[in-house]
Amino acid sequence: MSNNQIIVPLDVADLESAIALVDQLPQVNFWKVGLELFTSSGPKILEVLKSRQKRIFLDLKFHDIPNTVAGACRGAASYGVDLLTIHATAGKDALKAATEAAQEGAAQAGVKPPQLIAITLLTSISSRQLAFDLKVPLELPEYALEMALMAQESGLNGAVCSPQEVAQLRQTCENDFLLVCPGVRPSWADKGDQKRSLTPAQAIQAGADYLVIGRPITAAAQPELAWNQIVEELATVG
Ligand SMILES: O=C(O)c1cc(=O)[nH]c(=O)n1[C@@H]1O[C@H](COP(=O)(O)O)[C@@H](O)[C@H]1O
Repeated sequence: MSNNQIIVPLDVADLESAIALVDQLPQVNFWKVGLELFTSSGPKILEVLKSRQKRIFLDLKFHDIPNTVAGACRGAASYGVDLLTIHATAGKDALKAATEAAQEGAAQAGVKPPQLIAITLLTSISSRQLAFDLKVPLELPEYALEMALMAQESGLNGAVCSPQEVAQLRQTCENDFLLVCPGVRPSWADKGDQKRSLTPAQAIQAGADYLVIGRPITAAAQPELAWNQIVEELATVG
């Protein structure tokens, strides 16, 4: 387990707050830029992170028709980011179009292509909500697995799943399929809106390649201390 497997989201409202967080936690090497920050501040933060040699997960969770997601992925890939997200529920045609467009966008910009990963089912959704609100007739683990398999068949590099499904996805999708787990909560942290969590050590043991851990670190009274506690917990995992 390496500290580089922990991705911390910059879920803040503006560029200044994002830079302050990056400055406060110099030990973090992999940052996530998501909808809140990108919508308010655009791509400037990506330049800031690159100038500090940080890795970047651009989590814009695209979900649209094939032509539109392709255009968005072409643009996003031109920034030279490491990871990029799309919802698996956009469907096979959109996933394939997105994969090709991400490669094209990166090639045109002369940067390394991002690893395109699919959201299987948001970690804020419970089994009950999947059945009763979203009207999906499959059991939740089976549904998440089906979404991951569709992403793999469509040529994506990996999937985002909750730690509770990662062991099954790892077993079925094998080792070269990247598995990224948000919804990770140390035993001492609040779950908040996350419904399917496990601890950092449990998630890594179950087969996650990367953990996305936000508020337990960023909303802690002492973020550096919270980071250190998580790193110590993970050091116990072989
Ligand atoms: O794609 C993601 O990163 C993501 C997918 C998902 O299913 N659930 C999920 O929580 N996330 C993101 O992971 C982060 C979790 O943050 P915390 O709940 O604060 O640890 C947020 O930035 C979410 O946008």
